[in-house]
Amino acid sequence: MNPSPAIEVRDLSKRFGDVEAVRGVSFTVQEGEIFGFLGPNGAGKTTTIKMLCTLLAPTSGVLRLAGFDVTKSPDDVRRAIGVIFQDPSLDDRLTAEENLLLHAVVYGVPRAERRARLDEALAFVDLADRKKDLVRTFSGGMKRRLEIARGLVHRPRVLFLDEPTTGLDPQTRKATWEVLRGLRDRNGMTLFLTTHYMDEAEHCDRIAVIDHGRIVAEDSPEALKRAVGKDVVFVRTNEPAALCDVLAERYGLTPDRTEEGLCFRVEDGEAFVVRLVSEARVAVTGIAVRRPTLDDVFLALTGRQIRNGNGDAGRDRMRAMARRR
Ligand SMILES: Nc1ncnc2c1ncn2[C@@H]1O[C@H](COP(=O)(O)OP(=O)(O)OP(=O)(O)O)[C@@H](O)[C@H]1O
Repeated sequence: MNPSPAIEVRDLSKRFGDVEAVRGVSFTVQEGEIFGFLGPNGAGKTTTIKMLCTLLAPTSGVLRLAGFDVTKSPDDVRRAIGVIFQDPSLDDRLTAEENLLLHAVVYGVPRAERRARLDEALAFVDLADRKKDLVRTFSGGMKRRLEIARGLVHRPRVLFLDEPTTGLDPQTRKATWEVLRGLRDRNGMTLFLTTHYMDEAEHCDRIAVIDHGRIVAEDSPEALKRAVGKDVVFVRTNEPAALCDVLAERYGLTPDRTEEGLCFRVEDGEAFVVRLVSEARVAVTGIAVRRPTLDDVFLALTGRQIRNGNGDAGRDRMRAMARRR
């Protein structure tokens, strides 16, 4: 039994001159959790991760990783963590096996164990049969899997992943997630990751949202969505001005005009639209109701869409949903 949490952060702050990048952040990640760290650009995610990984000294606060104090025992912390950053750092003039071997040597994996560790890590990401191939012959997805394998060679207890699936096609993203879930389910590894894909954030056991250097929410995806509460309703009509008046006067709602029609949020959207259609003397040509998504949670908490690209993806999903309905 190891009673210490995988990550413990208390009142963590980081200042760069006048910029307060991280302002009194606290959270705990338990062993074996997949923890998502989300926030808009410039929110303080990278700064926090760098402090957790011993790459940046905190201005103040307490940071414990696998039971070790990050500032007092950085070497123990480095041995306990694996880090997979966004920028590819494989040497593509070497083979898959050579890349991993280099890492094993740097991390002091005993010589007698190296071969077995390499084979285990490569098998885990399904690259065992490519171990003798040069990395430059690998696809983007294979390189990403190899980076994950490399992060596993020294058997870290906590793996940090900065946007592990950015730039990968949907199929490869799915395969990468299967590998990540396998690490948690089979090895009990703790994963701490950032992502800009809200559908992927759904895979996390818990999520912390950081904005302007502060944690603004921390809970499971389900609980966060419940907290946003209201359903999102889209109503199409050929008389939008008249319907706007009805919604405002009768129900106290201020709808937004969107490409999908008038949009507003209400509790129990389905019951509401039944009432609306029977009560409003305005012809309604289409209706869509959807439960809050993590995109809505993010928007409600930070006032921003997580990233423009993702906002478009969210809108596309909504359009598809509206079309289906
Ligand atoms: N070395 C530095 N010197 C000065 N300011 C910095 C430095 N590093 C980060 N900052 C500032 O700290 C704030 C937080 O930056 P950080 O990189 O942690 O955000 P982020 O949430 O990771 O953003 P992104 O999603 O864009 O990567 C920003 O205002 C950034 O400009």
